[in-house]
Amino acid sequence: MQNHQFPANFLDSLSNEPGFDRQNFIEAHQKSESPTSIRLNPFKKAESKTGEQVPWCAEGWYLDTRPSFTFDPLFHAGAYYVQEASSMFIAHILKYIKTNEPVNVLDLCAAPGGKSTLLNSALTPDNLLVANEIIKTRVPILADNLTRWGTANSIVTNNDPKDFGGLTGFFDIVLVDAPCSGSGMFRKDPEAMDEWSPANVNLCHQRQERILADVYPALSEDGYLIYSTCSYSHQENEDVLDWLCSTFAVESVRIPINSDWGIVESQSPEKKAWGYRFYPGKVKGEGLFASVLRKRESSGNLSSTKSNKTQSNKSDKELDLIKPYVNDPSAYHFFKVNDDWLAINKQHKDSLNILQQHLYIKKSGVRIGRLAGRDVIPDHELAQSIIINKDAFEQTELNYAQAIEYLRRDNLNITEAKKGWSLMNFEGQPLGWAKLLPNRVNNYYPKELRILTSPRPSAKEREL
Ligand SMILES: C[S@@+](CC[C@H](N)C(=O)[O-])C[C@H]1O[C@@H](n2cnc3c(N)ncnc32)[C@H](O)[C@@H]1O
Repeated sequence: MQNHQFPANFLDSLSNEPGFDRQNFIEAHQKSESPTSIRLNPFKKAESKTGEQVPWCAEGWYLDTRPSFTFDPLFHAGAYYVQEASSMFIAHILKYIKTNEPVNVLDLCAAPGGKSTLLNSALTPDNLLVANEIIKTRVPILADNLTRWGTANSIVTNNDPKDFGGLTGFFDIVLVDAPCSGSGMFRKDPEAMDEWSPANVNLCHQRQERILADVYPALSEDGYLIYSTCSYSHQENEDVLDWLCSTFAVESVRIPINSDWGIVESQSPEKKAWGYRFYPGKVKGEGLFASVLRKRESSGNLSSTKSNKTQSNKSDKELDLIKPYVNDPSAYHFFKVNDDWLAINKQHKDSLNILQQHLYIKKSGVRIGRLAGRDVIPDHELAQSIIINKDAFEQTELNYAQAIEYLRRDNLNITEAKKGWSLMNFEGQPLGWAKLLPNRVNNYYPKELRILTSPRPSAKEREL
């Protein structure tokens, strides 16, 4: 925070916020750094961690130092996601609202995908996750992060919240991690202070209500709405809860918390709806507000036309070539988008058809690859997925230096007797594909994902 000061009126505007301790808050911003934390991918299990666990999330861990994640191949393999600890509270909420019944889950404001990968971690394949992002340029990072996570039960869309209005009652859990004035990120990203003003808080409040009103019809009766922001301002938090409770038939859900965690439980002034406030200095994490409401009114019926598309015999023959690349192919619905074959957990076939009628789908399930004659050209998504049948391919284990070369999309000096498509693995985790030819190796790591920067020289190297 060195060159930044809190914006005028900011601290005063928080003086009546539940649990706000001005001195403690100032000190946390001036004297302590944002802790670094990661959340492990339960489907990849590449890392086992010891050290300090994030108290409200079994897969969340604090790191003692901030390594260069760009130069960790396991980061690119999707073994973990770098996420600030307070945000992981959504995992704790899910423990109280998710039953064994399969659910459709919507993450409405999803990019870059921190909470989508978190939601996905808690969902077995019979649950569907739709991760939506309104801003087109932010969709690729969301899709890439879900590709790294590797599951076949998620769909990425690029829509305005109002486009979900027609999906009446489709979702059992809707997370609105709303765009906000961002004060909760001031310690981590002091530049955010330059954007803050009471007028912007007001604008955010209006936009938050609009987003919630737009998506509300898509929530099922008895479904759960999780509302979160990274703002401390009551206009964006408790006031929004009061507005929701007075506009719709919803009831507030209280989430048990451990008093040692330092989370402040608040209640909205009018409707007494529960909220959970995170202040740096009180918790080991950044600013967050989270709350849960349950819908207690009917949502009406979803109307949709069933698509009767059947695959031709030609496609059946292609499928016979594609299926061996996936473990347990009977668990998946295979379908084609242009020339590419994709697979989604088969429980979601009808949902996919319905969603296609309402939304712009940017990614669904796992892209397996395309056929060139009788050969398959495997897709990067398949390499990073947890559904791949690795035995169907050659596998090349890379050492650290080779893994970085591969991720830079450099020429690889690998002398291998094996030929053909090979998974390029680091510590057993696939990073992507290469094609082994008699006298060279073609690097198929996606160009747009390659590492562009150089590692920072170590202290020792700087001295030389
Ligand atoms: C707080 S961020 C989401 C962070 C994300 N949930 C995560 O955990 O990685 C809010 C997101 O809402 C999106 N957004 C901005 N305006 C919006 C609007 N009017 N409707 C819906 N989403 C919007 C932003 O592009 C941004 O990606």
